[in-house]
Amino acid sequence: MPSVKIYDTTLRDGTQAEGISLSCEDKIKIAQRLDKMGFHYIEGGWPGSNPKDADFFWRIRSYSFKNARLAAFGSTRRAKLAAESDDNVKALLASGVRCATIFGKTWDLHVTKSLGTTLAENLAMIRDTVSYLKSHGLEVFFDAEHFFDGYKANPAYALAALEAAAEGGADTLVLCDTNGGSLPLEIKEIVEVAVQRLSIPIGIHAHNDGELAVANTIMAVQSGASQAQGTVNGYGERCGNANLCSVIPNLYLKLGIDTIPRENLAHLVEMSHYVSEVANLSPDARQPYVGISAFAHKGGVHVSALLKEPKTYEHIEPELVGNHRRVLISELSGMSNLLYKYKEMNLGFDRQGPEGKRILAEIKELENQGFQFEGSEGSFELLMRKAQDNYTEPFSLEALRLLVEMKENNPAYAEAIIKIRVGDQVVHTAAEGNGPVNALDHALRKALKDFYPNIGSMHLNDYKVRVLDEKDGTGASVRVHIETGDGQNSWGTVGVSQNIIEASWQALADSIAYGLLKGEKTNLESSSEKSAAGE
Ligand SMILES: CC(=O)SCCNC(=O)CCNC(=O)[C@H](O)C(C)(C)COP(=O)(O)OP(=O)(O)OC[C@H]1O[C@@H](n2cnc3c(N)ncnc32)[C@H](O)[C@@H]1OP(=O)(O)O
Ligand SMILES: CC(=O)C(=O)O
Repeated sequence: MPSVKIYDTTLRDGTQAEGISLSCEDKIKIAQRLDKMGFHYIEGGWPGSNPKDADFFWRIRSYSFKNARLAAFGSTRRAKLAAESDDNVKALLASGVRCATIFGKTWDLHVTKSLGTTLAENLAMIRDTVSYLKSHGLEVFFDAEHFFDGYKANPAYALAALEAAAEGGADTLVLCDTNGGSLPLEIKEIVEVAVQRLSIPIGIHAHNDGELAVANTIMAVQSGASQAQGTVNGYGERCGNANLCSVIPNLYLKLGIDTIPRENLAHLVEMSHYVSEVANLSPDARQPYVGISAFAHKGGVHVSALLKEPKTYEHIEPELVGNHRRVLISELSGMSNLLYKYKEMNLGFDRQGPEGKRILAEIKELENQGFQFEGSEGSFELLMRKAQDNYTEPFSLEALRLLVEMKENNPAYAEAIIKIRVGDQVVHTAAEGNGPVNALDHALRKALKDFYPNIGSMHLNDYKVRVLDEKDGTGASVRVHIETGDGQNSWGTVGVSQNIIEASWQALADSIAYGLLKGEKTNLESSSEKSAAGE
């Protein structure tokens, strides 16, 4: 099987992304995770740039890596300065790594404008810096900055820059689409020229400004590149870098090209989410392969075919990359979406019977009123369960009254008084809160806590209100979405009304009812597991 080395630059180019700043501790955690994943190279940062990156290389010495080689990043020496006198080059050696990646100019425009030096001096800067680092026994990669733009402007000079790095002894020449604007066929043509011209390995480093970084990386590999640089989740300067969470499965699953150990492919989702968590960013739901929506099916036509043969609407089996199939419920659902959900919940369903048609019609009507069941799985499951003969409501509302008081220089105050029925008992209770929904939540929990002691483990994670028809001003219908959690799971519920309190009550009551139902299911499952184990 042909193979490609994966070179990760999340800790360097990834941190050049707007909104990302990793602490030294974060960088160490990510480096360990990437090593576990089997990446070949991890670029830890630019030690000549800042104390944090220098500290990272110092602290990482006490960790050992199973798979990856750590690389330090830097530039070629400054013009008219010997490599050994250049602070940035000295910092590369001081970092203690065995692999250095230096970037150098290959576009004549950059030499004259950015560096303000001569074309000949730039070639000497490249050659000297590589050979100096090689003389210290390092593996040296040359990142040929702006190589594709440079080649388009002045092919002879761009190739001369590669040759200077080769003469210095570079181990791999990495062609960079620094401005990220090249097209796949340009990449193919130019990589092929470099591969033919130079007898040392070629790599690719593509930016995503034309949204083609992954395509360009794959094209470069198909044209002879043997090292693919990129970042986890595509983080990087401006629009980002080639996303390794797409590059790796594309190489493996579409082209049969070996990268990380095959068995680690199934950890791709977990790794992607881990890195976004450490970077304090929400995972991108729509990210190919690893996003939660990557295998989420909504249209009834799709789900119908999928149930017959998953290949009809999935380009790969989701489990190959550690993802899973999801079916969404909405006004675009058909009977097949319901069938899938009933199976998922272990509920019986007669496709030909009247119940499915009635529920489907109800969902479509409720969505027309503004409900959204996608993301509100709690409300949807309750709707399905209520249609079953054996469903018993855990509680029902008999009446509720709210008082809100606002006085100058005092925080707003709210009190909820509710009458709740549980079986044949009626509980009448009151509670305060800092707002009406908070007071309602407290009153409901107070009323239910003696019947359902587990209610204390449920907490509100998020509460969102969306106005559905702005033109009606303060009289518009609103949709309330509540996200509730119990420390292990979280679930969404929804309510819609022209009255924000009523919409909030619907979402809140569903969130508690669904939490109680979930708790009941977990208890049932664990007692059946215990009895199966003979306990
Ligand atoms: C394509 C890439 O993504 S490369 C990586 C880019 N990443 C970063 O820039 C993040 C880290 N950078 C830094 O911390 C700082 O920019 C430093 C420490 C490297 C340099 O800081 P300063 O000395 O204050 O210079 P400043 O940032 O203003 O300008 C960059 C200098 O590097 C020079 N330079 C740029 N590329 C190269 C190169 N390949 N070889 C040598 N010098 C270079 C520029 O000509 C400029 O020099 P000048 O100050 O004489 O004009
Ligand atoms: C080296 C690098 O990050 C680039 O050229 O984009």
